[in-house]
Amino acid sequence: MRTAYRIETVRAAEAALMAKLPPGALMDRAAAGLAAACAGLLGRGRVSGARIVVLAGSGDNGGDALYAGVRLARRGAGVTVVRLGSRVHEAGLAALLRAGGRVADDPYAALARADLVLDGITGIGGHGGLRPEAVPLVRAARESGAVLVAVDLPSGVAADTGEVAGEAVRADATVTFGAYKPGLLVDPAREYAGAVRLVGIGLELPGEPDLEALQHADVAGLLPAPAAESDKYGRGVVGVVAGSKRYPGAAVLAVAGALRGGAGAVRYVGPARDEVLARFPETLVHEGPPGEAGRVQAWVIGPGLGDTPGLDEVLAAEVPVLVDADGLGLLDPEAVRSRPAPTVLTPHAGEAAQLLGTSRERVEAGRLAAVRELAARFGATVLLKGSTTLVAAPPPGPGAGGDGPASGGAVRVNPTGTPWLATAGSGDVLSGLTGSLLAAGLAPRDAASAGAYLHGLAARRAARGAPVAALDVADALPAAWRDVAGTEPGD
Ligand SMILES: NC(=O)C1=CN([C@@H]2O[C@H](COP(=O)(O)OP(=O)(O)OC[C@H]3O[C@@H](n4cnc5c(N)ncnc54)[C@H](OP(=O)(O)O)[C@@H]3O)[C@@H](O)[C@H]2O)[C@@H](O)CC1
Ligand SMILES: Nc1ncnc2c1ncn2[C@@H]1O[C@H](COP(=O)(O)OP(=O)(O)O)[C@@H](O)[C@H]1O
Ligand SMILES: [K+]
Repeated sequence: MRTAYRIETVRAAEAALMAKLPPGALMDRAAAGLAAACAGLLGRGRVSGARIVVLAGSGDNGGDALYAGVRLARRGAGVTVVRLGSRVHEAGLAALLRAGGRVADDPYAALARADLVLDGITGIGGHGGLRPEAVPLVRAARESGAVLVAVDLPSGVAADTGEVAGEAVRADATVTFGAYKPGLLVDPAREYAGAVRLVGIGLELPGEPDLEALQHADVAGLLPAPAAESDKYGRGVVGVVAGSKRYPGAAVLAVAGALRGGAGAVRYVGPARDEVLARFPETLVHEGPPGEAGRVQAWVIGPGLGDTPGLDEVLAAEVPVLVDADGLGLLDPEAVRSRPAPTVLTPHAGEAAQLLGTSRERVEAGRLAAVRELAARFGATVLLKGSTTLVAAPPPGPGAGGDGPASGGAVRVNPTGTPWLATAGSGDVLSGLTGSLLAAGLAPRDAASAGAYLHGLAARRAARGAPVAALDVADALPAAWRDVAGTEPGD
């Protein structure tokens, strides 16, 4: 599990640790890790003679960069400092000058020649985007061809939210200290961070992070596996209400996802029965209303549905329900909040914007805030699709909607996504897959995050650097599952 903590928590852990250590010890640890990472980026034997520019802001972020500069200068690098801001970390600057570094006479000339630039303008103490005086320098650093390394965070991005207001550093790599910050894992800020490396400095952090990203082992622990005595009903039946005369394909894709999600059977309800059976003869089909379809352990409703009725009936069921796509447009928050069983909503940014009464751009710019707000408003687990898919559980409240601890628990960010997934119908596969995991008995937050994880991995496997269609993603799900679960085709 990769975890991220917001500034307030990092600062509290830092204060507790600093009280036990001699002054400067933490900055020293940070600078040592940063210098080692820079040496690695420069390449073996390339530190001596390397031209390094330190962009030093007025706080401790600049201090870290200056002390890393000291270590690199001692190894023979030529280190030049460009001061930004009203102050500079005086002790760090003095140490660098003693180690042979110097202050740039012509910052632009220094940047043009640089092999590596350290962005020590702001870290967790920064507010808003880059200040105007920093913008041309950061652009010159970007255009110089030097490796641009952000110290703790790319300056100009918001650590807690991943928002980017105005200009920010676009780094090749970020070396962050003590803990990942949410902004390093959530877009748009994540895009600015490049490859992120965590340097441990000994912080003791609370058990519950603000954000977490599952990894293979975590997902492997969640996936259902049939026992020797399992039967299809024991493994769970997922009901899929999807498709319409106009969009029969959405039903086929949702069923394709559901068949690969671990439930023992998939029941399809809707007008695309022929299309579904033609492709997946193993599907149980039903043409009447969902309430008469027979027992299911979870429902998926929405993909390609148009205004086909059925939502009220499905929401009244005492089993988990996943609502996607067209189903979301018809949702009443109170009807969801008062459900007797959990609900999972899977909007993309446009649908989330409609549900929140805001614009798509605002949702994209503030994804963490949007997913938390939706989970609280609907008392539902919300999977916000997009370039860094997020899953938030609802805060505890009346009804059975919540499965997370107080405040809904950590938001999960999916690390496996790929832009190749931005193809029509791939969301339908995800909703079927996640619904199937719900039917197999996973808790809503686990079903949604394991679903997103497998879906992203399947897309990567299917794409391997070339365009994919949604059915390719569904077809690659078993291979993704094997990857994660560590099982072999013969198992
Ligand atoms: N936490 C930890 O465990 C450890 C933390 N460590 C390090 O400390 C860093 C935090 O240091 P910090 O608190 O001094 O804040 P920091 O990010 O340097 O910014 C401060 C100053 O920047 C300015 N400023 C603000 N906005 C700005 C803008 N948009 N554009 C330009 N300037 C702007 C503003 O000053 P002003 O110019 O307004 O006077 C503000 O006071 C942290 O990220 C990590 O690197 C490690 O050493 C070890 C362990
Ligand atoms: N830029 C991106 N990077 C990674 N994943 C993306 C990106 N854009 C879209 N996706 C993923 O692609 C899928 C698209 O789903 P959706 O928008 O519902 O499409 P559709 O309705 O056509 O099925 C989602 O899983 C989403 O997370
Ligand atoms: K920085």
